[in-house]
Amino acid sequence: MIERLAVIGVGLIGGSLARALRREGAVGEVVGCGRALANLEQAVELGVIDRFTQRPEEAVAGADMVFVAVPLGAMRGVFSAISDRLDPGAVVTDGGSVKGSVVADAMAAFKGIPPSLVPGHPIAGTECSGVEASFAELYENRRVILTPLPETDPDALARVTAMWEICGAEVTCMSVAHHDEVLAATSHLPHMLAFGLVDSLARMHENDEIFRYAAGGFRDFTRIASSNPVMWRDICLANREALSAMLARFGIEMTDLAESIRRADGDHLLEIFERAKSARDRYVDSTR
Ligand SMILES: NC(=O)C1=CN([C@@H]2O[C@H](COP(=O)(O)OP(=O)(O)OC[C@H]3O[C@@H](n4cnc5c(N)ncnc54)[C@H](O)[C@@H]3O)[C@@H](O)[C@H]2O)C=CC1
Ligand SMILES: O=C(O)C(=O)Cc1ccc(O)cc1
Repeated sequence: MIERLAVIGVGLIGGSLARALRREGAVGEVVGCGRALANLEQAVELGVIDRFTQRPEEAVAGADMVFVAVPLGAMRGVFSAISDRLDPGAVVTDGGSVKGSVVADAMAAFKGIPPSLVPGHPIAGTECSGVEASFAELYENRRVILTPLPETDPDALARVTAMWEICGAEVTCMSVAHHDEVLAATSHLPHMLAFGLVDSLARMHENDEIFRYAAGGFRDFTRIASSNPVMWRDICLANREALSAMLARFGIEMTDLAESIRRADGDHLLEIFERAKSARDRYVDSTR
């Protein structure tokens, strides 16, 4: 049971956590914090938070759990604001999509890694932003990755694990570096492909006429290109090493595919498509 939860960044991710914990009766009071007044007022109206402040240092007063769910570029500023204002028993965790940058931001702001810090990442989301887009079921049967550090207090880790399990999530722990490599492949690369494809088609055909002839496959493939541009700029900058390596590797694969098409190598194309189809079918089966 959390007595007072401070949610810094009451958007899709922070709002959904607050909603899920409230639904389960697992939290006493929820204090929201953000920059956009209208979003915070809406969060109170929707019953996602009890009250709000626009100052992170005020939001964490008396909180036993602090969840930071702002874009990655805003993490360091938030950590700096709260660094000497946390209650002695408070646990701090986050939902940022890249963990190396969050840990570096925390190191800089807290001047070392505080034992109460449990970096985390729910592998769940949508292309929509803001509290309006949040919903209590977001984390049900989804994974949450935690990347505890040698300094992390086991009790803080246990409290964050329990919090996510109450929301219906399955918690896995891994290293910061492994997290950032894996997510570069499974999340950041696909977002780059969707953004890149839509932008390139839109620029090729300026009046958007081409999109009229798009089928379901185009819509499925490009849903994530509607995601928040600021959030994705921050993810790219925060994970640029792993993502650059992934993009370079993927570029080679695309060149190979293009070459096979150019030289009409049907056997090689079939080999690629059959391997891809069976990998995706296995993946979909494993998520049923
Ligand atoms: N959208 C998604 O599907 C997922 C996002 N994430 C991560 O979760 C974090 C939050 O993302 P969303 O909830 O989607 O974004 P969002 O845009 O819905 O919410 C972010 C909130 O943070 C507030 N904010 C921005 N700068 C701030 C600052 N300096 N101080 C206080 N509040 C500030 C904004 O006003 C906004 O309400 C990001 O770090 C993102 O990488 C993680 C998993 C999935
Ligand atoms: O909209 C989708 O399908 C996503 O993939 C959402 C998402 C975005 C960022 C993350 O770090 C995790 C999940």
